[in-house]
Amino acid sequence: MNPATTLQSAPARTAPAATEAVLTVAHVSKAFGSNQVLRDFSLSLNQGENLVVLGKSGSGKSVLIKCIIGLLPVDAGRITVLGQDVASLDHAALDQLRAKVGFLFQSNALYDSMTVRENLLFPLRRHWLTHRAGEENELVGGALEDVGLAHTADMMPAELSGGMRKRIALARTLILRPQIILYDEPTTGLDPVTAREIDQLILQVQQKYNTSALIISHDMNCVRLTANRVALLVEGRCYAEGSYAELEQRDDPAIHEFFA
Ligand SMILES: Nc1ncnc2c1ncn2[C@@H]1O[C@H](COP(=O)(O)OP(=O)(O)OP(=O)(O)O)[C@@H](O)[C@H]1O
Repeated sequence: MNPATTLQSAPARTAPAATEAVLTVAHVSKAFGSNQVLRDFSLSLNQGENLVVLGKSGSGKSVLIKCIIGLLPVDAGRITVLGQDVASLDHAALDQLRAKVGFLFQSNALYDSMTVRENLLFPLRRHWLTHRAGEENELVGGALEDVGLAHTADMMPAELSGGMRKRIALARTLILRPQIILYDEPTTGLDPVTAREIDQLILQVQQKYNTSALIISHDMNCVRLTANRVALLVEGRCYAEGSYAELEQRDDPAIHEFFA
């Protein structure tokens, strides 16, 4: 089933009007021993926008995401998510913040021994968001409808294709109604047709829920189709930022090689 048939009208690629930052990374540095991965890296994600961070393999994109969600401490600089300084949060506060920030893992991280329904209920229970059975069914049904897979609630992950697993993982993120979604290489490992369906879904989620998204990708079709803005991570720094079209036209060879 094509998700484009379930949520009507694919959104236009126009940048949202609001410019309030929901996430800021200010002058962040992070090293592992002598491997300086992030160097004075700065970036901000605005309300309602899809911002893609583009970087070569090993450039530090995953490290950046881990710093944002507080899984890795930064050496210097400051990360603020929804107005909260991540480094200052204790375990409980970080957990509460993570309920507002959806994270779509590259691996999808579904529990293979649980049905789709149980996978979707897991984050609600994990964050102590208890509901009556009827409400739970409604939430699961709604999240599955959002991703075009309403019929899969009783299926096991092993029965699903790679694209379907990705969409179920997104539904599990959506069930908490996150204000920000972090997508880690959402189209990696998918065939081109399925990858474009996931791109459409990312756009549809942005339009329907007005979520802000930080998307890590090196799939240039995904970047072109989903990004309102693109930031290039080169040698640990935010080397350049702009729309896909703006960056594509730059003469700078360090930028051009991404678009070649
Ligand atoms: N926990 C860690 N301990 C030591 N080094 C690490 C750790 N995590 C990441 N690194 C190093 O940080 C650098 C950046 O890794 P990262 O996984 O962020 O790259 P990436 O841009 O996400 O790459 P890819 O696109 O291939 O996934 C690499 O040199 C990696 O070896």
